[in-house]
Amino acid sequence: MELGMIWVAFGAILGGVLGVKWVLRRANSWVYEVKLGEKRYSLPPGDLGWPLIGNMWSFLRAFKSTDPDSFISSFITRFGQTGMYKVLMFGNPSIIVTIPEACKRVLTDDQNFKPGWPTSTMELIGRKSFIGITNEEHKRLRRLTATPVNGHEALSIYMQYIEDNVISALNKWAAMGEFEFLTALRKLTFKIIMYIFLSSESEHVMEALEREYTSLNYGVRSMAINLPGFAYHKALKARKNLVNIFQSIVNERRDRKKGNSQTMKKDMMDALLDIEDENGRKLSDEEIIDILVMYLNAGHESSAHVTMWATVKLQENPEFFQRAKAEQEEIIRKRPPNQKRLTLKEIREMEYLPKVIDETLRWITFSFVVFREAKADINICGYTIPKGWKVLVWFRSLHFDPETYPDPKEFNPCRWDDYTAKPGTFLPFGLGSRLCPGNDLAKLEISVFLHHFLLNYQLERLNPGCPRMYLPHSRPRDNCLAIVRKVAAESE
Ligand code: HEM
Repeated sequence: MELGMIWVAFGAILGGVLGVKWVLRRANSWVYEVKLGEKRYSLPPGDLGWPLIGNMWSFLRAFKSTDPDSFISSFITRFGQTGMYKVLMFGNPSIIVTIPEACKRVLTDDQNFKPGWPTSTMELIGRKSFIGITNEEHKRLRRLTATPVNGHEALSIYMQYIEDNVISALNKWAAMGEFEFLTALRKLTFKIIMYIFLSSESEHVMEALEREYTSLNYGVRSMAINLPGFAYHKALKARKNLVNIFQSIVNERRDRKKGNSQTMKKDMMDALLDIEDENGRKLSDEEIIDILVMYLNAGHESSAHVTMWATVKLQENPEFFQRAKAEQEEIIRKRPPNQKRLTLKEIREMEYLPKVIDETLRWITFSFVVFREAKADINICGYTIPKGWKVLVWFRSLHFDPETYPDPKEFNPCRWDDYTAKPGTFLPFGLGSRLCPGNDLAKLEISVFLHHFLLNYQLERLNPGCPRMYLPHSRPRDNCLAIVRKVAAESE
C-alpha cells in the first residue's frame, strides 16, 4: 500500500513536471504567434525555445562547443532542410535564413527590411551609427565615409602607409620571442584604420582605444546581462571610455578649426566635421562619435582575424604555403630592379593569393550572422516573415553548405581553382546597400601582409592544438601565441 502511494506521488510529480515543461515550451508561441492570426500558419517551422531566453541557451552552448554548426543542424534534424526557421533570439521573435535565395532577398530589399540589430548591440555600437539611423541618412553618410576607404584612388593613398607598417611590425615581432599574434595584428590593423580616420594619434591613445575595443567586442554577441563580471557589463564600460576618448578628440579638432590652424592632412574626422545636409545642418558630436566607434571597430577586428587565420592555415599546409610563396617570388623576379615596393597592379595580378584569402573568408566567416527587421509582412520562399520580426541572415550556413563547398570544414584554397561562387553562396562582406565598405581595404591589408610574410617569415605556434573559440569571432583561445622567425632578408 505504501509502495503504491509512493508510485502515485511519483507519477503526480512527473506528470506535473512534464506539464510545466509542456506549458513553458509553448509559452513563447502563445505570446508571439497567436496574435498573428492566420499568418501564423505560414511561418517557417522552428521553435521559440523557453520563456525569456528563447533559443539563446542552445545557441551559446553550440557556439561555445567545438561544433557551432550543431545549432543550425538541430533545426535541420527536427524540421527538415527548409532553409528558414522561426526562433526567439536576443529577446526577439526572429526568422533565421540559411539559404542563398532567402539571404539575397532579405539583404537586397531595403523597402521591406531595415537593420534589426539587438538593442544590446545598438547600445554598444551607438544609436547614431549605421545600424541605428534611417535609410536616407545612411545613404548620405555612407557615401561620404565609404569613398575614402574604397576604390582605386583611396587605396593608392594608403598603400605605402600600410606597407611601411607591415614591414616594421614583422621586423619587430621577429625580434620579440613569443607573443600573441592575433593581439599584435589587431594593433597593426587598428593603427592603419586610425591613420585613415584620425590621421594619427599618440601610441598611448591608440593602445588605450584598442584595449577598450577588445572589451567592447566581447560584449557584442554575449547575453545582455548588465551585472558586474559579465561580458556585456564590461563592454558597456568600454563604450563609455571610448566615447570619452573620442569626445576629447572631437573637441580638440573643433578648437583647432576655430583657431583656423591648418591640419596637415584632411582625414575622415575633418570630413565628418565639415559635412552639412541640404538645410545646412552639421553632424552633432554624438553622431560623429558613433560613426567613429562603428568604423574603427569594423575596420580592424575583422582584418586582423582574417589575416591571422590566413597565415596560420598557410603555415599548417606546406603545399599551399609553397604555392603562395612561389607566386610572391615570381612578382619580385619580374619587377624592374629600381622598384622596391609592392604596387596595386601587382596585387591585382596575383592569382593564387586571392584564392587563399577567399578560402579564409569562407572558412572563418568572420560575420556569421547579420540582423534585419521586417518593415511589413513579407513572403519569402513560401514562408511569411511577419512585420516587426527580426531576420537573422546566417552566413555560416551558406559558407558551410556541402552542396556548394564539398568537405566544407576543410581549408582548401584549390577549391576556388575552377569555381566561381554562384549568386548568394559567398557573402563574406554581405550584400546590398549595407555591403561592407571596407572590403577592398581589408583585402589590400591582408595581401600586403601575406606578401611580406610569405617571402621572409615563418610562424611557429606555441599551442598548435589550442581550442578554438567562436564568440565573438573565430579565434584560438590563446590568441595565437607564437614566434615569428625571419627566414630571409627583406629585399630593401
Ligand atoms: C575581412 C574583413 C571584413 C569583413 C569580413 C567584413 C564584413 C562585413 C559584413 C558582412 C558587413 C555587412 C553587415 C550587414 O549587412 O549588416 C560589413 C559592414 C561594414 N563594414 Fe566590414 N568587414 C571587413 C572589413 C572592414 C573594414 C576594413 C572596414 C573599415 C573601413 C569595415 C567597415 C564596415 C562598415 C562601416 C560596415 C557597415 C556598412 C553599412 O551598414 O553600410 N569593414 N562588414
